[in-house]
Amino acid sequence: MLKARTAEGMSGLDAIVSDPRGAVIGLDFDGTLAPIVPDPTAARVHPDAPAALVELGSLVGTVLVLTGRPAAVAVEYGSPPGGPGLADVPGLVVLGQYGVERWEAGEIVAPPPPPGVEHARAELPGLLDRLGTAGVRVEDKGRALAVHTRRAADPEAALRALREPLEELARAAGLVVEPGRLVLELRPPGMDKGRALTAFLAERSARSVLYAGDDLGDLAAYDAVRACGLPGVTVCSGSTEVTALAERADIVVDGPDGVVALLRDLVAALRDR
Ligand SMILES: O=P(O)(O)OC[C@H]1O[C@H](O[C@H]2O[C@H](CO)[C@@H](O)[C@H](O)[C@H]2O)[C@H](O)[C@@H](O)[C@@H]1O
Repeated sequence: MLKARTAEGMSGLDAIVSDPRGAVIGLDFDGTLAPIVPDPTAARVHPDAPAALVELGSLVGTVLVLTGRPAAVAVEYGSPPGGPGLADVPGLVVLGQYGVERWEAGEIVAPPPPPGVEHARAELPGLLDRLGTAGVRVEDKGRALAVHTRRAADPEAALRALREPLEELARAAGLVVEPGRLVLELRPPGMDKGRALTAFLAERSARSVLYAGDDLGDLAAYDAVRACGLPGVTVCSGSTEVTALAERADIVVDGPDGVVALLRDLVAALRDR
């Protein structure tokens, strides 16, 4: 059953259900649509998420995936063999790399990577060697570099040890550090999920919004939901790793399983109206 624990969340849900064509349903990928796994290249969409999103996409204004992943990677990891996959969701838009890249109808629009990424890419292996960070892995995303500690012997300690040196490297390269679930990403400044969502809501002349996320980078999107002046619902895909979202969200569900259940409840409510 569709229910929020706040009055703002309830009025957001009411607005979505009474006028679904005006709604933007925004979802983060890792930790929200895809369960967290130790190897970032092994992440795949929850097996039941695409089918729920295909249905939802035919009922609401737009389904939006807003992710730190490159947009093409989110579509690939969201498309299991035999389908359906994210690419089958009617009207889907994927904003990747925190909103810098856009995938729509199979086409990608993306500016060239900023020059600082090349500098950081060259410096990073030496820096990690000097710090002796066994088990730390770098994910090269083209326009950003994600330094993952999940597979280190002590992931939290590795994250703490890396923070300052990576901040220094980011400063020297004209980049910023984006912290996340056992990851520190060196990425270009000037864009975040809040700015991306705000611009997208304006572009679509949205009349309501729901945004679901699990990680620190999603807090900016929560801010955007509240600042946009539309009826809006924030959903936390809950985990023990990050608690900051659960403290603020209108709805807290249990990880990607809970997100899929919520999407199904939303589809059912829209079909019943
Ligand atoms: O905005 P998102 O879709 O949530 O992407 C954020 C980052 O997620 C990925 O890392 C996280 O998921 C991995 C796979 O489950 C996990 O191993 C890692 O510990 C998590 O931090 C991804 O690898 C990054 O590129 C994304 O920016």
